[in-house]
Amino acid sequence: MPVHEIHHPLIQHKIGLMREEGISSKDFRELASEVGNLLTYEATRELQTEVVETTDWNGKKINIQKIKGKKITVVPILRAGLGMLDGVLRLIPNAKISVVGLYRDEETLQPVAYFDKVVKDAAERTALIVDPMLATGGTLIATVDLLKQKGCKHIMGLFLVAAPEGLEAVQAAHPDVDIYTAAIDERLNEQGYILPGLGDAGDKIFGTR
Ligand SMILES: O=P(O)(O)OC[C@H]1O[C@H](OP(=O)(O)OP(=O)(O)O)[C@H](O)[C@@H]1O
Ligand SMILES: O=c1cc[nH]c(=O)[nH]1
Ligand SMILES: [Mg+2]
Repeated sequence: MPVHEIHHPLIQHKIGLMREEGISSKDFRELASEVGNLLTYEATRELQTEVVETTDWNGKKINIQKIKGKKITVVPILRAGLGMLDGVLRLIPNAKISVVGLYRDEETLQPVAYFDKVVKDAAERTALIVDPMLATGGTLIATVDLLKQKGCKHIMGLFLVAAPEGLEAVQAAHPDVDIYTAAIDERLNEQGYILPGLGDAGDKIFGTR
């Protein structure tokens, strides 16, 4: 599983702001979307293009590059993944969206699935999972299990912050998934929160703190 920690200065700056105490939901949401946008730029670097003939402004035949094949389904994980979604879609506006709902049980830290609506042709698309936090890795592993059951063969994930413990668990379960993250932090605390982390990303995005 290739893990890409993106060291771009804009990403580092914005993640730093997200860590500050007392950040408003408005600012947190805007930054989640902006970092989601920048991570999408990095994660789509390897997409293949093909030459397509078209007519230019002058009536001349020219060749241009277009993204090849069936393209992408973006997979936001409810709730917090919605906070990054518009930033992702600004770069790939034609992507189909496959929504998956899971929450982490506070006691057991196990993911509990409550919704999924995956596009019919998911097997022919690259799946781009979007979630701010990769903590124990349980939520991501359950999401990849589901997408593979639906036939997905190429799966990537975008995360604002990832914990080493979660990356290791995902590596063991799904070594073929590409992870893009703005930061690999130090560790999980006893409640399964990432340190230093961002706190509860869903609560900050939706104002339910
Ligand atoms: O790697 P894990 O240990 O599984 O934890 C990560 C998950 O926890 C958070 O969601 P949460 O369960 O808080 O749901 P929410 O988005 O509704 O707040 C986060 O957005 C991930 O989906
Ligand atoms: O640190 C964490 C871990 C899981 N979910 C969050 O929102 N934050
Ligand atoms: Mg939450």
